[in-house]
Amino acid sequence: ASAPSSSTVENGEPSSPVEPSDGASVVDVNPPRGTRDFPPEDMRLRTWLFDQFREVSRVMAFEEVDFPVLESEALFIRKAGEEITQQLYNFEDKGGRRVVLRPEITPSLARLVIKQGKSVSLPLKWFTIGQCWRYERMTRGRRREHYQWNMDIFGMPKVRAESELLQAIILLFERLGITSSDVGIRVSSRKVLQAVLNMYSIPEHLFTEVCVIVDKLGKLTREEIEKKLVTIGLSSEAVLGIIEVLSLKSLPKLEEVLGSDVEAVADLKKLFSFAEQYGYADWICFDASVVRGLAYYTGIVFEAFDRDGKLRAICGGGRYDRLLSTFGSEDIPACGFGFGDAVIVELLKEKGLLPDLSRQIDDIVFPLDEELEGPACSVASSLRRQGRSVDLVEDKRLKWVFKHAERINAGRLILVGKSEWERGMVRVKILSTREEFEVKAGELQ
Ligand SMILES: OCc1cccc(Br)n1
Repeated sequence: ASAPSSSTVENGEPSSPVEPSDGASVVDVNPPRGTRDFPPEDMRLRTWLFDQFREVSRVMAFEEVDFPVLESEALFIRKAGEEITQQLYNFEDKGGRRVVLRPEITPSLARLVIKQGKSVSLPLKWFTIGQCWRYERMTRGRRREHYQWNMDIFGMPKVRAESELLQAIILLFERLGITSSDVGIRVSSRKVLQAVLNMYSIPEHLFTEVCVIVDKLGKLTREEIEKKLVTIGLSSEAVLGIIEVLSLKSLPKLEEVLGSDVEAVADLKKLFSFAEQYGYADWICFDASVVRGLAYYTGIVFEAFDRDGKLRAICGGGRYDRLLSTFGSEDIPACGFGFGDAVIVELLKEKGLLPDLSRQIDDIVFPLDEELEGPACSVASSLRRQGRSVDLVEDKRLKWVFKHAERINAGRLILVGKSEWERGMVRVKILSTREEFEVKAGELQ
């Protein structure tokens, strides 16, 4: 049975196995629920997108790193009630080890930085593109895997790393033809929330939980958020104070409420002044409601959004200065973002910015009859060794070959015929101009 391209049928109901006449059963041809195949056309788009990620990483002078998709579960056990840790794709392997398909990449980056120890010189600028997993109850019919481009900087003080990472995100959008009229980046700092909690003398140990709850603003109703905050012990006065400050979208207003000597205000003012120098100020805006949902962020946080408000966050990240000590190591200040492969493609479709990525082949080599298959192989081999992409076609009618050439956008058709070959020649047809001529087989380029 030929399955539809499952990357478009994202969560198709797995078809029941077909029962052929001889009684053997055919496997379900769909990939596991919540996962995607990448047939050639989808793979060309993914490769193109990842090439843009890599090109931005190159101009930002980042080094590529990679990790196993399989990680120890211990790396992701956090008590803050984050969605990402409640949906771990976790299991016990045959050695009785508790492992996961990683839900994010930052903890692996931190693990490698710790493992490399003193052998790495700071600052470190690392990037990777990797698949991440979550075990989502399929009731919501969402994907269980996606690919994420991660850019992280270790050992660079605030807000320099943040402003570098924002430039990377904006360079990526510009490469894709997306403008600051299409997309904005909301920027805030968790230190805003910390200052508010201090104003209400809320104990430090509640900070992370409050962040995870408040990150659900927009997904849960205001009442649900307030109820959750009261449940963990905040007074209704504190809850109102938090909601009020988090609705601020003006830095001067924030300064009025928190005062100028608060670290959050100083950090944000510095970041916005750097943004002017980088030339991307029109892309970013202060929005105190941005807290992001990961427990380990400690400072500036940011997320890119489509200004039409139709899509989920395109990417997001922030500063995490105390992640390494949660793994028992000395802390190194760090900052990073994750950029998924799904929402950005939805945005490109919305904006009519999907590139034309049809297949491109340089040459088709075709023997005009069976006894010339050998010479056709040598012609194809010589062209391939010169770096040309060659589709060696045999056992087809010429009419099919011309149709095939059109389908794969071949540049030339090289016909190996008996009479020409006896004179050491082959016939070349330029498919765009229909021009046709003979060339010495040994001089074909
Ligand atoms: O960003 C949340 C997330 C993590 C793993 C897999 C998928 Br799909 N989504």
